[in-house]
Amino acid sequence: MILNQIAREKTKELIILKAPKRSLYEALDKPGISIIAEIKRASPSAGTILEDINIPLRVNQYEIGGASAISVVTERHFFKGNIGMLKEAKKATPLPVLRKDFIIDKIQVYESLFAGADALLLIISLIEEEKKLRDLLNLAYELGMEALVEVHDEEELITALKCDAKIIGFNNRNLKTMTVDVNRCEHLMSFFKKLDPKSKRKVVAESGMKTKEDVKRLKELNFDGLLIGETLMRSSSPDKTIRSLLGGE
Ligand SMILES: O=P(O)(O)OC[C@@H](O)[C@@H](O)c1c[nH]c2ccccc12
Repeated sequence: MILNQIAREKTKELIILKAPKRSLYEALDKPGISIIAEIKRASPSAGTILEDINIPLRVNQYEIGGASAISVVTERHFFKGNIGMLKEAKKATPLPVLRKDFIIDKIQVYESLFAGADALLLIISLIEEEKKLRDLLNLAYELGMEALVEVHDEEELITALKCDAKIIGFNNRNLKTMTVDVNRCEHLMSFFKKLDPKSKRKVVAESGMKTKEDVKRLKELNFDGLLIGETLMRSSSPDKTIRSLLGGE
């Protein structure tokens, strides 16, 4: 009977929704550098990258290659994403799933939870007010999720530390100009080490990483994780690409 089938499907969805969250922090806590592999259809700087994606297959390839977590860009108008992509990714993997969008309101935090996100992105240059960042961060924690707090300059980094962000992303891309400066991460890391020398926080480098030399350099700077999108989306064998970025063949 169709109603029985519907009920079975619903039960599966609810199990995922109500299950304890998978920890991005823990995924970044293991020895060596962790890769957060991203699913991104398009971006304002790159245009369309890959429109037709088999999400379960790609997530699987990311996993086989050795990714520690999955990021899904769900923004609709500029990145051609949608929240359904996140649900699909979550069903296809045991890894933590990060929702990458432009979150400015509490309702989007609930929306992320309902889609199955384990963590969400909070961009300081977008949120601007410290109190608002705190509120969004606290709501995510209350609901059992984690947050990757994205900064791109010293001032934003200070705000992230004041709000006690546990996972901080240094974005090489300036979202106001869309330009990438791969030295930004390096620069912010040296500032961070002075501000918080015995840090338990996890630090992730974001954007513009292409080669294993890039990965090696960031590993030497003590980054816990790297968020890589375009390079993996343009690869027809992302599993091999991840493996080679991590230094294997
Ligand atoms: O595709 P790249 O250059 O590897 O970058 C990935 C990720 O850092 C980038 O997609 C990103 C960083 N911050 C964002 C905020 C919203 C959307 C996307 C992003």
